[in-house]
Amino acid sequence: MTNSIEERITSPGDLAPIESRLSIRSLHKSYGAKPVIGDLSFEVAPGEFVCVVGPSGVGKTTLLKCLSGLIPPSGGDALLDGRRIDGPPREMALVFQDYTRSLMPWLTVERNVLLPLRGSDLPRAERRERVVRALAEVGLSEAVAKYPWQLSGGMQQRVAIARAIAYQPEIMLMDEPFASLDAQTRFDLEDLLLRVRDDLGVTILFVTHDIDEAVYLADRVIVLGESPCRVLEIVDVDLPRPRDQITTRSLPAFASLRTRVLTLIRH
Ligand SMILES: Nc1ncnc2c1ncn2[C@@H]1O[C@H](COP(=O)(O)OP(=O)(O)OP(=O)(O)O)[C@@H](O)[C@H]1O
Repeated sequence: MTNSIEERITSPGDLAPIESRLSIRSLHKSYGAKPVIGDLSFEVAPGEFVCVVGPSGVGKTTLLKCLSGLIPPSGGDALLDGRRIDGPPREMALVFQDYTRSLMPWLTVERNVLLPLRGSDLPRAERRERVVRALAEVGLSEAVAKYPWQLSGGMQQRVAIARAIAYQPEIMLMDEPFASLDAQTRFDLEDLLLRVRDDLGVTILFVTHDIDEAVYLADRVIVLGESPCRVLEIVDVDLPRPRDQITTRSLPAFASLRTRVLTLIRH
C-alpha cells in the first residue's frame, strides 16, 4: 500500500514531503519591529515554473532572500528538498535585478560567466564549452573579451543570465531579471528561460512586476498582497505548452488569466 505523502518523509531532518522542491511554511520576516512577511506558505514542485507578483514593497525580494539563505526568516521555515535553508544552497542560482552589483568589473565577460564553475569538478574543456554555449544563448558571443563596464545595462544583465545558465543549477531564483531590458530582448530571454527549464528540468521561482510576463512564463502565479504580506491567491496557468509570444498572448484564456491576476493586485 502506498504511504501518504507525509509518511514518505525519509529522515528525521526532513520537514517537508519529498515531492516538493521548495516549501515555504508559515514564513515570517520582520526588519526590526516592522513585519514584512506575515504568514506565507506555498510549495514548489520539481521542474515547476512559479512566478510571484505583488505590489511594490510587498516583500517579494525579501522572500527570495530568505529562500536563498541570504537572510534568516524571523519565523516559520524555508525548505529545500525538505531541509531547512540556512545558507546559499549549492544547487541554486540567483539572478537579481541589480546586475551592477552581480558582475565583477575587473573580470572579462568570459571570466564572469566562468566564475561559479571554478570550484567544480568539471574538466576545463567542459567549463569553457558551457561558457561559450551560454553566451551564445543570450546573444553575446562577440562580447567574451569585454569588461562589464564596456557593455550596456541590458547586455550586463544578459551576462548575469548566461552565468546562471552555464552553472546549470537545479533551482533558479530570479528577481525581476528582465526589468531593465528592451521588449524584444525580454521576449527572447523569456523564451530562452522556457527552453532551459524544458532542457534541464530546472525549478524556477521568478519575481516580476509584469503580469503578462508572469502569465506567459508560469505554471502557477502566486499573488502576494497586504502588509505584512500573505498569499492572496495562487492562480493555475493551464495555457498550452510550448508557448509562443504571439499565439499564447493572443489566446482568450491568456486575457482572462491576466485580468484575474490584475484584479487581485488592484484590490
Ligand atoms: N534590509 C532592510 N531593512 C529594513 N527594511 C527593509 C530592508 N529590505 C527591505 N525592507 C523593507 O521591506 C519591505 C519589502 O521590501 P522588498 O524589497 O522585499 O519588497 P518588494 O516587493 O521586492 O519591492 P519592489 O517590488 O519595489 O522591488 C519594504 O517596505 C522595504 O522598505
